[in-house]
Amino acid sequence: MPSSPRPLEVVAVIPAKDEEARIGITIAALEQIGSVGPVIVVDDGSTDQTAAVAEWTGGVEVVRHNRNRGKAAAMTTGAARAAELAPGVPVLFVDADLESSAGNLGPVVEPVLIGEADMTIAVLPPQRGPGGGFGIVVRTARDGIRRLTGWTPTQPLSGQRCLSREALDAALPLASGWGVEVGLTVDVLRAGGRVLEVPCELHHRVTGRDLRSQAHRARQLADVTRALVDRSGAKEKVFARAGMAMRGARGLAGRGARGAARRVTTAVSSASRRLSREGEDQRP
Ligand SMILES: O=c1ccn([C@@H]2O[C@H](COP(=O)(O)OP(=O)(O)O[C@H]3O[C@H](CO)[C@@H](O)[C@H](O)[C@H]3O)[C@@H](O)[C@H]2O)c(=O)[nH]1
Ligand SMILES: O=C(O)[C@H](O)COP(=O)(O)O
Repeated sequence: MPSSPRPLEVVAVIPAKDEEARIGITIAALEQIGSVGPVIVVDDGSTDQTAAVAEWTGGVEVVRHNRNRGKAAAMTTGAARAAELAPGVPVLFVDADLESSAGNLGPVVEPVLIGEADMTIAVLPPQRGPGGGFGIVVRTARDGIRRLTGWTPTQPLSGQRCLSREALDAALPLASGWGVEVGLTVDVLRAGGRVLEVPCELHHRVTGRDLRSQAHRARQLADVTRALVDRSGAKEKVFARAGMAMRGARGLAGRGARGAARRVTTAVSSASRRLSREGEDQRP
């Protein structure tokens, strides 16, 4: 992966949705890291005072989505603004809910600044509160990344990442929604980037056990699966099978089983259209 002259600092991008209670502390904590330059908060259609609190805290640029578009879209907006503000400079993605622990992100930045890694991923210690997951999303993401790249991440969903601009550009357009981390890892590795996991003393709001939390996990699982499928060539196989089935059905129609064949053809082509629409919807 080509690299430009060594930068001295990174741009921090904070995707934030309804984080009024945490965003101020997270921003203030980032000020403790000397190598963090501009800070961009992307308010992803919050319904609370996230943007106002960020502006009031000061020292940041706030970009707003007027409706909620998901974490990956907020990261994409932040990455685009970072490229305008500080071209060629690495980007540090920081979740808004890290609060004071965001001040510990220095070790995640360092390897990218000294050219030792193209992307670093923070590995978090056991969290203060108990999580309510079953490990399904994490296992799916970890196994999928290993299958596609041969590399096994410890915490495949960790969103605290620093990327050289070249590595970030290699992963654009980002995978959508909660598939963004899996997409970043696979795309950067496939582009020949060096990915490094860095233990880091970070704490965030853990996802609990209630219904809302499990619904969040279901969305994570769907997005992670989609990011993996998009990168595995499986979709192409589905299209190829749909095409084969259509040709088979046309053959049947030629041999007289017209009604049945027409129904099969219609079903297959509408499934194929739906798949292709889904593919287009993912492109930003
Ligand atoms: O529509 C949304 C939802 C969330 N966020 C922000 O994204 C970050 C992460 O969201 P969070 O609710 O904390 O998600 P978790 O499930 O707790 O996050 C874990 O899993 C995610 C991947 O599924 C990673 O992105 C996170 O880094 C990782 O901590 C936070 O800053 C949110 O404010 C948005 O910008 N837009
Ligand atoms: O709580 C978590 O760690 C994430 O939501 C992932 O859930 P999981 O434990 O089901 O993989």
